[in-house]
Amino acid sequence: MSLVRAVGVRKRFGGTEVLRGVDLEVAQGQVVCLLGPSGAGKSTFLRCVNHLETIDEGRIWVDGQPVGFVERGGKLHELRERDVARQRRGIGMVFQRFNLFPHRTALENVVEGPVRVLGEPKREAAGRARALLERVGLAEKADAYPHQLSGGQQQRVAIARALAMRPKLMLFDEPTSALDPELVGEVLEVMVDLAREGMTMIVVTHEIGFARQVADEVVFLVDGAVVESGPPARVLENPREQRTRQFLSKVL
Ligand SMILES: Nc1ncnc2c1ncn2[C@@H]1O[C@H](COP(=O)(O)OP(=O)(O)OP(=O)(O)O)[C@@H](O)[C@H]1O
Repeated sequence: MSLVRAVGVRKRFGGTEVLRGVDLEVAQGQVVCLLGPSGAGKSTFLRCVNHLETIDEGRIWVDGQPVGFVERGGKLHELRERDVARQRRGIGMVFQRFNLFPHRTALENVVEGPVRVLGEPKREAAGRARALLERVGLAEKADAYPHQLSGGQQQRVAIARALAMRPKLMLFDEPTSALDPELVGEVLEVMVDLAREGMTMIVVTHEIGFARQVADEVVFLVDGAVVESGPPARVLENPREQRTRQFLSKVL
């Protein structure tokens, strides 16, 4: 079953159309890597899936629910803010810049969502948060503040924080682009583990090696449209489209 299905997604900013009819499908447990040149619309697409942008045309469903809408009596009604928050809860997002709360420790960053949003008892949430920090290799850093952590460690806290909300879908928007090269591997390792555990993921990345190793499908977005998609072994080794070949020749 598809966990994410996008059909004919169009998005304009002012007079410029940055998504021009994007179709995309992600099955439960699959990893899809979204590749393409700067300005292609990759972040915008992720933001549309996660309610951070509204789309002008087309539709996105996550877990059978139309994003931003509720189906009642065979008709779609726009969601109220409260219900948007509920729909978003099932989606974890990790950004290029880790976006941690600067005055809270790693543990407090991870505990915050489950306590405040999910209403979990503090003690239970703290126990789970410690386990999640351990899972991303940061058990020793629970009491450190973001400024005391490296970029790679901060990003791993951000991943733990997203996982604490028990998401059924994880969106990654260039999670390693802001990191020093020697810290990229430790974040990718956590993402590889997540993929192996069966997490459904859409990953915007320029890490072709990650896409080759982990993706079930690679989708190339150029100028707001999908130009080519398929299994990494085929698309990365033997691209059919000239625009895909051009892009790959620059990043490989
Ligand atoms: N809030 C906004 N207002 C106006 N234009 C925007 C906005 N957000 C994005 N854009 C424009 O939409 C286009 C697509 O941007 P987007 O960030 O989605 O591309 P991208 O493929 O993720 O690029 P990159 O790899 O550089 O992050 C760009 O031309 C960008 O300038």
